[in-house]
Amino acid sequence: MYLLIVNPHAGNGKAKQAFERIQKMESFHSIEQKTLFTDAPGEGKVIAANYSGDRRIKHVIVIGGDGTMHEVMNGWVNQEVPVSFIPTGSGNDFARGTGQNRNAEKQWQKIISSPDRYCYWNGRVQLDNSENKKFINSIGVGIDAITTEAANKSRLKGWLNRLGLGKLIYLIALIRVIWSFQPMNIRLKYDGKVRTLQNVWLISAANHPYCGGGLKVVPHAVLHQEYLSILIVHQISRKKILLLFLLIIFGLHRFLKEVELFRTKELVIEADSPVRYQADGETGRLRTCLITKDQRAVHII
Ligand SMILES: Nc1ncnc2c1ncn2[C@@H]1O[C@H](COP(=O)(O)OP(=O)(O)OP(=O)(O)O)[C@@H](O)[C@H]1O
Repeated sequence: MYLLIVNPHAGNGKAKQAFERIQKMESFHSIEQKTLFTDAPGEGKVIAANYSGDRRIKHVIVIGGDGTMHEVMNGWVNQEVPVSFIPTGSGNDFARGTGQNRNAEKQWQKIISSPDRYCYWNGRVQLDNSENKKFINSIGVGIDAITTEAANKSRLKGWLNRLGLGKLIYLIALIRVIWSFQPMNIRLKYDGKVRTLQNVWLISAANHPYCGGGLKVVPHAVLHQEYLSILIVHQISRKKILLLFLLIIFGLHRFLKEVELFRTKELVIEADSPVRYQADGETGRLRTCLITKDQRAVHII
């Protein structure tokens, strides 16, 4: 049996519309399925956790945005069962990063008819409160987390989403927070090295290059079982950070001397005081964390 988890709210209603179109397809009626709708933030994880032990389920299909996929990946524990995705959110970075079809009907058809399965290795972060989370796209510490938090709280977000200008909210939020952001002092441990960095604006660890709705923020990132791709921005002036975000649009930020790119199997971040992070857009605070790849692959189509 297929378990369909649909976030009707994702993509400002796009997910709901896509599900309604899929429901009208002949192939929808040819399979055994159970469809559940998330009715609040966090529900995707709860549903996935509740159904993980159900042996009748042979395949999970998520219809929603990256936030919904993030929640389901964090709730679903049965690694034998594929977790497929019909990207109908506003950003759809996971679909870009994994090369999935962004046409809902085509993606549906592929999922239910193709025998192919691909392995995907999520990232994993262990926080200082011993909470353990998976991330499908990336985790960021610093200015991107503060921007995400400000964008999520903004009342403008709903308005802009309704006008189809949802991505603008991140630019507006960035311009708002950039003047008050306090760069961080961070200790990094990786590959047997310990580095103390001052004036750090951003540390991002990614499974693939895309973030923020199609921007190649971590341009050197590759899908890999063991390696995370890391981007660090430090020792940069407040004015130049605006230039950096402009250059990200064209993929040219990698040439700034304040941008460091490397790959590693695990990264420890230690901050002097609690700092904000975002994992696939879900925000929180941490003082220390260990970031790795999840060694158990998830099968996707
Ligand atoms: N019924 C609901 N009402 C309101 N929010 C919901 C509901 N169901 C889930 N959510 C929340 O909606 C949020 C946004 O969903 P999601 O990230 O999937 O879509 P999106 O933001 O449009 O897409 P993307 O992340 O790709 O930009 C998630 O954080 C999820 O917790």
